Amino acid sequence: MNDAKTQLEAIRKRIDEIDEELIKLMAKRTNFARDIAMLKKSLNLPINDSEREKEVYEKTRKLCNKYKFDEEIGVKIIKILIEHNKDIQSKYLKE
Ligand SMILES: O=C(O)C(=O)C[C@]1(C(=O)O)C=C[C@@H](O)C=C1
Repeated sequence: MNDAKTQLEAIRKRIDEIDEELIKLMAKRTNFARDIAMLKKSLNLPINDSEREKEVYEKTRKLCNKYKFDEEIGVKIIKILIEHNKDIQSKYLKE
């Protein structure tokens, strides 16, 4: 019993470490939003770039297959990050 408990605790510790890496990477990805907003403004480009989003989703699906991760879940997560990125960009440009 104690061995199973020890193993569960070890897995949870590893999950905690991975969750921290995930948050760190999502923050890194999101931190580009303001720079992108400024560059798009100087290039007179709209915040929304559907062609680029299509590329991102296609790349996401390929990576999900490569790493045997549920494609639909992967796309949902990336969609949240993209929408968040656009929110930050539009709020920044309104400042
Ligand atoms: O690459 C861009 O143009 C971005 O603004 C980044 C990003 C993304 O989060 O991947 C967000 C919004 C765009 O519609 C396309 C992609």
